[in-house]
Amino acid sequence: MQRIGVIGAGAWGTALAMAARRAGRDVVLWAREAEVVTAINGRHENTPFLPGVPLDHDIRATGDLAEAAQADAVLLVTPAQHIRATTSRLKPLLASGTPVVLCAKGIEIATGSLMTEVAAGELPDTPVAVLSGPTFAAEVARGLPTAVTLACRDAQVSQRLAQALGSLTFRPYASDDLVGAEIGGAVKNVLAIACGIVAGRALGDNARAALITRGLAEIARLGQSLGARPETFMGLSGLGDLTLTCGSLQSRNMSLGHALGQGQPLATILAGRTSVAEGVYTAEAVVRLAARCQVDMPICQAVDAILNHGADVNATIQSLLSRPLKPEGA
Ligand SMILES: NC(=O)c1ccc[n+]([C@@H]2O[C@H](COP(=O)([O-])OP(=O)(O)OC[C@H]3O[C@@H](n4cnc5c(N)ncnc54)[C@H](O)[C@@H]3O)[C@@H](O)[C@H]2O)c1
Ligand SMILES: O=P(O)(O)OC[C@H](O)CO
Repeated sequence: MQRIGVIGAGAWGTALAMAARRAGRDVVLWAREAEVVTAINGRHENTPFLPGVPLDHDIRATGDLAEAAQADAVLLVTPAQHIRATTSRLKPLLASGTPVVLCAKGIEIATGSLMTEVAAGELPDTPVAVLSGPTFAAEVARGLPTAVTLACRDAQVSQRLAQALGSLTFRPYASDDLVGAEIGGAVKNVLAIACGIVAGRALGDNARAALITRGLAEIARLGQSLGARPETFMGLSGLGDLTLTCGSLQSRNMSLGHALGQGQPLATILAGRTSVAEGVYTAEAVVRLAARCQVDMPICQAVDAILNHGADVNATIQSLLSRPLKPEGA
């Protein structure tokens, strides 16, 4: 797998392009915006989405999806709510058997589909993998040590992808639990908003640690109801990503929650941002999925109530604190 096509030149697609270059691959990066193509090819920086990070001069940005699709493997890195449209455009351009790595972290609101379900619908004969884990894009782009879960049903494809992307500072750990990897990556964004709210209300690190712990139980309950393995949630795409995202205002989701906790209206927060906070869209999808799976996810339900139903932050926190106590594992 020498040629890697990266579809989506936001912070994460740009960072993965850098990781693939460090692994010695030839990289073509598709950007939706002409100004991103110009900035990357001309100034070797993705100024709109990853400013201040010098990029490898051999990364070729393009606005031509067909050019990026002519690869030995494709990394799909557009935001979750746009994955279906992007895969639909990609379908006629992909050579048969080209593996597609799903790198978005979210659940499709319109259908409640996981990213692998969207890919199965749009690219039925394509081998897919899920890449997820504790990965702030700026740190990956700068070559700081990072480890990820690379989940794929086909062990050979998984090994080839790990060899294609792995380097001293980017370590893909193989898994075959795609659902577990996806649920961890998607739900942690909702929980990060909750942790941001707790931090914004200055409720303390004890409260945030309790929220992370009870949130991990929610992730595991939902994931196992969908067939995921419990041990996946103790791995990089579960505990690893949850603790990263719930512990740093580098997280767009945590920083959005922090602003909510400080009393800023959601519309005001979103208006001031160009980057995506996937938890804003995933919260509703998680609550719907949990209802279908008959899984109790009070923290995610609380975030959805605040984001989408006008619930008061203080009243919601009080309501969570008033819930009956359960045994530790429940
Ligand atoms: N940024 C990170 O640190 C990071 C790390 C791991 C995973 N991810 C995930 O990667 C995915 C992409 O996020 P990001 O951080 O790279 O994005 P970003 O916030 O850096 O940029 C937003 C991206 O959304 C794209 N976009 C906006 N409207 C669109 C539309 N209508 N159709 C198609 N694309 C559209 C833009 O072109 C841009 O590429 C998300 O699911 C995110 O959770 C992000
Ligand atoms: O900035 P966030 O909250 O989207 O988090 C980025 C990555 O998903 C962290 O693993």
